Amino acid sequence: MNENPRPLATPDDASVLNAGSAPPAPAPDLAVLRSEIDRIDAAMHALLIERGQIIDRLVAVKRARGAEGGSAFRPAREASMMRQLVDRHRGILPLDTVEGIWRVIISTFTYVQAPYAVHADLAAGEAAMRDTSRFHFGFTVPFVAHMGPAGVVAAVAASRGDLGLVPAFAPPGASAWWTALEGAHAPKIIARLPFVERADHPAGLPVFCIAHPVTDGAVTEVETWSLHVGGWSAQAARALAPLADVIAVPDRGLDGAALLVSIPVGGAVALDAVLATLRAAGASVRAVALVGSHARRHTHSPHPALPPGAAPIDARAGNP
Ligand SMILES: C=C(O[C@@H]1C=C(C(=O)O)C=C[C@H]1O)C(=O)O
Repeated sequence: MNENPRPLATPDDASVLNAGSAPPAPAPDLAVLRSEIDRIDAAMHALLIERGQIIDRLVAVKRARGAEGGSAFRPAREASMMRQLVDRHRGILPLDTVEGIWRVIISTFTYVQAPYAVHADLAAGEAAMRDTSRFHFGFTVPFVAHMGPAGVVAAVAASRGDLGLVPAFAPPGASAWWTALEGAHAPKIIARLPFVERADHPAGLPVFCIAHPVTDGAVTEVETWSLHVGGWSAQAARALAPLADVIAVPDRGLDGAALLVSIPVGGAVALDAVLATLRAAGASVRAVALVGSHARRHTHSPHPALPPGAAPIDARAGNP
């Protein structure tokens, strides 16, 4: 064990600023620092207990307002909490850790409000899907494994308030699972995880989270549309690629495809433009259905990219 870890002085420590002019302050002993850590741990624990009491009051208010049963998961609120967390984080604790701690806090308090299970499709890779599920929902929320997305959708549909996780890409041999979300009362896509994307995310498998339609707290920044097209071709796929995120799998019929198309609301490209592009590329659109929505994708970059040609911030400020 390392009994003498980090230097105790920080740059704003008086002993450093006065170096040379005054004798250095004696280093606090380890027992003192450990008692500081104990004080902080007890305070954090007390705050978590207090958070639980607030959640109790929140449940009472929701009941009084006649909130329906089912999952207490509020995708809009959670996406905004996670964005704020990432934006305010600083210090030596890795962002991955902070995000993981808060995912467990939020998911577990959601579970305490109204128990739910997470059903996950392991077909695209068991380890990555388990990591994603545990990272976002912790170990208290029950995890139920399925081989293929159809079982996940069926389990969510049959449940009161469970969540389902399905890869947000088409693994080899993928089926058009989203067509099962087309009915008015069928489950819907309500979130895309991770809420905060980055290249080296430790549980970064992109997944759609599905649940019974959310009536309170849905987020509609990106809409997900199920399209059935005829005359699907490489040309149609190429024409669509720059416009929207698309998952395409062969549909019934020789040249048919089922598409799941994600379109940011209020963005440069609306559904009409997607349909017109498909038609111009020789495809016919047979059916269109809204199968959910989620928060806009939030990408965290530790070193924000500069606009082309811009000088680094230090140089612009005239610093050496
Ligand atoms: C607290 C609520 O319910 C859930 C739990 C949350 C939490 O513990 O912070 C946040 C959002 C919800 O998914 C809420 O509705 O605000």
